[in-house]
Amino acid sequence: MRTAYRVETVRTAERELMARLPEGALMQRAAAGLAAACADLLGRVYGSRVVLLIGSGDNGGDALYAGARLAKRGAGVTAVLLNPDRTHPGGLRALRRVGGTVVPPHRADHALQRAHVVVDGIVGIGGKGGLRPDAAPLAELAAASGAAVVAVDLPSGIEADTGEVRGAAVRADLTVTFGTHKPGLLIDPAREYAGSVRLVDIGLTLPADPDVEALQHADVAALLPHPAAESDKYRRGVVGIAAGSTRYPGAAVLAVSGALRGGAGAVRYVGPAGDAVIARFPETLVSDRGPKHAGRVQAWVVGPGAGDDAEPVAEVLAADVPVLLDADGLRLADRDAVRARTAPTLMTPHAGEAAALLGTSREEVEGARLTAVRDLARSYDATVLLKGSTTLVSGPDGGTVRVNPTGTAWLATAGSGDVLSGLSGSLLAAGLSALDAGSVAAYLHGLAGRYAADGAPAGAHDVAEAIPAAWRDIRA
Ligand SMILES: NC(=O)C1=CN([C@@H]2O[C@H](COP(=O)(O)OP(=O)(O)OC[C@H]3O[C@@H](n4cnc5c(N)ncnc54)[C@H](O)[C@@H]3O)[C@@H](O)[C@H]2O)[C@@H](O)CC1
Ligand SMILES: [K+]
Repeated sequence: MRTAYRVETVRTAERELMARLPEGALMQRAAAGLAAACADLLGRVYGSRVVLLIGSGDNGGDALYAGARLAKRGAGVTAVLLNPDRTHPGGLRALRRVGGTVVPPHRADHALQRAHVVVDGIVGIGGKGGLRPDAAPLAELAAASGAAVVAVDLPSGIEADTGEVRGAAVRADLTVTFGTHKPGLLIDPAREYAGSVRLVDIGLTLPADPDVEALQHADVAALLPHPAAESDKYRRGVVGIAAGSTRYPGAAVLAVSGALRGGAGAVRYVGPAGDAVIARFPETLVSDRGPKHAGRVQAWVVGPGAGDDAEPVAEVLAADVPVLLDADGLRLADRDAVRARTAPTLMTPHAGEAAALLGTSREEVEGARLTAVRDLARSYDATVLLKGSTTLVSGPDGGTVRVNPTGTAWLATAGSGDVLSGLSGSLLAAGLSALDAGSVAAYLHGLAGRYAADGAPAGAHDVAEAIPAAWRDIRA
């Protein structure tokens, strides 16, 4: 599991640790890790040129001490001081002692153009809002320089706790972060500014529940349903799919295609697209009567391509089994009916659908994904999976939010969400909690999307067909 903690928690853990260590020890650990990462990037330190962008806090201190370590190994190191009077004094002394030079911001351009590596120590977890006007031009010069940009702790200008980017920010190729990931390093749009992320252990003791976590292969492997010897289809779970319409029969087919690969023992389809479903997947149990009249079902998926009929949505919400609401199902679901449910509800909107439910704009949701997913989960007292560049899954209780690490831009293709809804519903029927079902489905779906695309465009049905390969790889 990859975990991330918000700034307040990091600060508390740092204070506790600092009280037990000699002064400055923590910063030396950070600087040593940072210098090692820069050295790896440079390949050969001796004779290389490094430029440090230095703000007025400890983030700048880390960069200065790391710069001193590189200078000791023969790098030419130049520090650009944004605020010479408020620069970390110990760090500056250390750099000067080993021959590092210092320039003001208006003379940074020349040094930056010749740099191999630029180290962004403008601001770390002490920052708020985008870069200030004096710092923003340095970020632009760093980007234009062609040098590799290494961010200290996080790219300056991003919001560490939320992943929002509210103004100018540094774009890094590598971020060297200390003690723990910060939520912003895992969530778009900020994640894109971080480049690849290297975590340096500085010995922090952190609480058991992170703010954000990302499942890894081993976590998903442990959660995947596994049929026991005595399993029959009911024990493995029957998933009901109420989706598709005469206008959109394909949505039903795709939702069923996802459900068949999600571990449920059987897939029951109800709705007007039964012929299309049976033609493609003869193993489906099909009925054209409403969900109320369907046989035994352990979880329902309602909504993909379903049109304007609110009746199946209301029927499904009245059932005492887990329910997944997607697409039209989200629009047609009565919020009070969702809130009144005792069995789990999983909602799977994309940003546009989430915006409509929250009464805000798509841009606002995309810019503040963590806030949006938490708000929606709280408002519906349900688990919410917010699809998109970084898919997030939040329970209703404000606990740890899962971020999916396997997403790919190739998944932004018509019908891909229908496959995800069927897959998630199947995992719900197999007995996973809403949080696990959503995050395991997103993980498998993302991996399947990568396999299906393999560098070229792929359709949603290709993604569904690649799910078994993703499943096998995770299990391997
Ligand atoms: N506290 C600790 O024990 C450790 C802290 N470390 C480093 O210290 C950092 C935190 O240091 P600080 O608390 O001094 O804070 P920062 O260095 O992150 O930032 C504070 C300074 O940045 C300025 N600033 C704030 N917002 C800004 C903006 N939008 N644009 C430009 N400047 C802005 C402020 O005026 C302030 O002087 C961490 O990110 C990490 O790099 C590491 O050395 C590890 C140990
Ligand atoms: K930084």
